[in-house]
Amino acid sequence: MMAMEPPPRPSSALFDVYLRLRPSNSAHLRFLTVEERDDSHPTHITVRPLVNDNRKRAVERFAFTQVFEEDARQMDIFKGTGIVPMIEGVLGAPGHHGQDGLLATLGVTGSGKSHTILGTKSQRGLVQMTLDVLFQNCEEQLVQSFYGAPAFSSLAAADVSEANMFTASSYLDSMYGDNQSERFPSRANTPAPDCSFVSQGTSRSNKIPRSSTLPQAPSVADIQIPTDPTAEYAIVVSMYEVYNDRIFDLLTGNAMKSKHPNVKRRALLFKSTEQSPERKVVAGLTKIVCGSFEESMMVLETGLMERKVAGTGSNAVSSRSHGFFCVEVKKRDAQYKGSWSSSTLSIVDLAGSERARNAKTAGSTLAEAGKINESLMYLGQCMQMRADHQEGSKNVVPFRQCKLTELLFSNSFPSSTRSTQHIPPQKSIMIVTADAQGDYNATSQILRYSALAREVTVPRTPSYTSTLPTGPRPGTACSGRSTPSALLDELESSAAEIARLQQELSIFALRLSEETARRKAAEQSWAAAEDHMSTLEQEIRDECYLEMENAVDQERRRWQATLDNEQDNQQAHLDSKVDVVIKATKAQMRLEEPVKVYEDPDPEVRERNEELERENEVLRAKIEQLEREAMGRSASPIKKMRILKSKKWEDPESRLFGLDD
Ligand SMILES: Nc1ncnc2c1ncn2[C@@H]1O[C@H](COP(=O)(O)OP(=O)(O)OP(=O)(O)O)[C@@H](O)[C@H]1O
Repeated sequence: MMAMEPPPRPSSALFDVYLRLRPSNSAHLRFLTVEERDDSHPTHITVRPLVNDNRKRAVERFAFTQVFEEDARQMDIFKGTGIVPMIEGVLGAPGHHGQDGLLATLGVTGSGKSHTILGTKSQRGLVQMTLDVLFQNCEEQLVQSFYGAPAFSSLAAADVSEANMFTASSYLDSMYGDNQSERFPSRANTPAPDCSFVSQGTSRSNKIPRSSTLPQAPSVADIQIPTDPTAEYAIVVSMYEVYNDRIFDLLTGNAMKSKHPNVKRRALLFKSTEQSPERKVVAGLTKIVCGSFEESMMVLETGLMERKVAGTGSNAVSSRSHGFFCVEVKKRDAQYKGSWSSSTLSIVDLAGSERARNAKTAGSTLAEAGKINESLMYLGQCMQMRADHQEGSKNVVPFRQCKLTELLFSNSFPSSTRSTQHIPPQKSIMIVTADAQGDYNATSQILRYSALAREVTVPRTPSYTSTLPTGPRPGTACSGRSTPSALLDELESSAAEIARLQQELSIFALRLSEETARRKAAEQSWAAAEDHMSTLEQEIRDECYLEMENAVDQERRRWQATLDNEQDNQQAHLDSKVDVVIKATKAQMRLEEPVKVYEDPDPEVRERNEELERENEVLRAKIEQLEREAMGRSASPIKKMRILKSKKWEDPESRLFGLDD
């Protein structure tokens, strides 16, 4: 095996890559060994396929900037991975802009990414230590910012990302009320009991925790970094997550304020803004200006509450999203004030890659896993290209394939535009976490694309020559076709050829397994896309159905209204006709009265007439009474007619009234 020196990090390389091994609680055999070096820290590891692996895979050797063994503590990682110089870069040299920094953790689910970044109940993570170092060193030079202060207004006005900016005290008061922020006005020195706001699984109704309950170890009091003595600073914290390839603000407080934990969240865009036409930014984020380390801790804890975590078979509390914790350091001349320059340190807790089979995921969680694996596959491609880039190829890093890589890599390259030329490209550190006794396939796949260099060898095959008998074999010499030494030579060259072919074969087998893994990831994302499409189709169908139903309902109501109108018109028409008939009948009856006087002088007839007239009088009185009754019930003329008719049948006398059909 050839010696492989750790590659010096060329200026074109995107990351320094560190490997952190976690103490394993698995009973499996270790498949990874760290190569010890006498002179300095270990930089190489060897990954051997498991003994019971029947696929005869090659042994792989990987190089990293540095390898941290299982006993490495949080402080070893903080001091050993170049985070401190990165913070120094973000603060900027006197009179110069700061340099953006990116620190990300990558690894299989459960390998210790969140442990490294966010710590535990008793140990701080890299985020907390970074914030502590920043505040500890800049506290004297922090600008006073409260609502109405000119500094706060100028900070808000200088922000190029259309952010909603708050001071920490007003933000925390709006989240927890009762001037809770006054509970942490200064740096706390109280030793911490073993609990954390986040890890306690605090319910949404909980009050803000005391800062003394958060872990205080390891202390960073001994870490001194130089600041620009001519500058004043402001430290602005924001947090977001990339979930299913969409960006969500983690400081909106929706999860804290809403009674419904599944409240619908609005995705943010990564775009150019009016004030930042050349550099894309996450637009519309909530940004909090923090005046002390304790305030920044409370903001961090508030954001972590909102981060989506879902239990899977692989890890009880697994990060199902890529979490971004951003600390912006704003800087301006302390004497002449002037404009604020800004540089950002982003600390990223990437979601873990996992195999659906291992994680026992299903339904939406499987779709999440598909999205996570897809984004990590694109990240792998970018890192692979980076490695090729290093080797002199002109490959362009394809970082625009998904939100995650766009957010990670957009600021990694020197800008070509004049206005942003003075901004140096970001410095990036990747910490790969691994369990040497965990999932061999998933871990070796991540190591393959994240390592700075890789070398493939096959286990040494036993030499055929060493097992060959030295004397002539019976029958061989007598064959006359070949001498024993010629046969030996032939055998040796065949053995060498076999060894070469075996080596090639295992390299091909390795490539095949890589391709198979890629194909599986692609298939998974394809399946997730199909799932998404069928959900979309169902949603569209439901929408169309609802729209159609509404349209039909509207049409039915319109038609009913027309019909009612028509019936009313007909009724009115009939009513008016009946009125005319009644009036005509009454007039007729009134006309008939005088005729009776002169009609028949015959006494018998006269008597009869008089009798009839009396009867008529009685009937008219009855009719009038009935009409009054009918009017009293406000009946329509048609109803009046019906009443009259029914009266007629009840009272035989009414038959004399001339309204028979
Ligand atoms: N270096 C370590 N020392 C001690 N415990 C560790 C270490 N790394 C991880 N662990 C423990 O292993 C468990 C899983 O770790 P962690 O949650 O950090 O994994 P992860 O990679 O972030 O997983 P996921 O991607 O699913 O979120 C936790 O209980 C954590 O405390």
